[in-house]
Amino acid sequence: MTALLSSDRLCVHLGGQEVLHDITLQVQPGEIVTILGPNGSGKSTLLRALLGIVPAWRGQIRRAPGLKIGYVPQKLHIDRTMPMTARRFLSLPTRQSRAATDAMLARVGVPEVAERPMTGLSGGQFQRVLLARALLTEPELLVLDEPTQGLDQPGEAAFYRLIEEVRRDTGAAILMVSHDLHVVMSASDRVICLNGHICCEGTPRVVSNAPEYRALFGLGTQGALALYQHSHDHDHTHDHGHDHSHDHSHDPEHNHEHDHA
Ligand SMILES: Nc1ncnc2c1ncn2[C@@H]1O[C@H](COP(=O)(O)OP(=O)(O)OP(=O)(O)O)[C@@H](O)[C@H]1O
Repeated sequence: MTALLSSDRLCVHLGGQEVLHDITLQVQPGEIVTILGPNGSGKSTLLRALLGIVPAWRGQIRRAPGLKIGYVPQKLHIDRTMPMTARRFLSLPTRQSRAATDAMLARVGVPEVAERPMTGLSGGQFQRVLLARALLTEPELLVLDEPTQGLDQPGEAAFYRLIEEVRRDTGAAILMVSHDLHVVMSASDRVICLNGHICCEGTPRVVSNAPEYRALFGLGTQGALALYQHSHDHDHTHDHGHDHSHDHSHDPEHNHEHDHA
């Protein structure tokens, strides 16, 4: 399978420091990949480098030709002096029809906010509107930087369920960043544990048992992870069709163990 997005030995320097070292990864069509790591481990920088916002110091990044990416950044500043409704926000920068914005707000579960000012939305509503805006571009790859920031745990769980629905309905791959250890595991096919370099990667089960991961996050997380661990005894649809066969050619459980923690 051809990767939508990949990096090969990517290094990034910021402010004279090496922030990312030798990052080699791939995102395959229809995959949900989560980058997990402590504060300052380079998660946002990695997304920004993969998107071409931050330059690579060394190494290569490849995107599939014509790849459509929907990006939800970690922070989005809304000018409080310029009230803007959710509908208007969804029409920036590309104008959208009323029908399209209504349908998308309903799709992400907040049909009631169309005429409300963005500055008056709750954290969960705001995140869903950001997701709606990214989805309006019909991305093949959705890139989310800490999409559940500020949400309570039920809100987080609901958001990740929505992400799984988006993948199921559109076939989009999802690359997201989190420093949460809990709910995010349940929604991911693959987790990449980052601390300036890739410490370990694999299915949530593999990563949560990896010594590199445990060294970063401590042993006490295991109970919480077990609670939320996603059952992978079923198949996901990884393409736009309805064939539920799961291509495990990229399954890191079989071929992606890293040993340079
Ligand atoms: N523009 C910049 N100039 C210099 N250093 C930077 C710049 N942006 C980020 N850094 C540094 O790069 C490192 C990684 O930052 P990054 O924001 O990617 O981490 P993160 O894992 O996303 O953190 P968090 O979980 O806190 O959001 C940090 O040490 C940060 O201080």
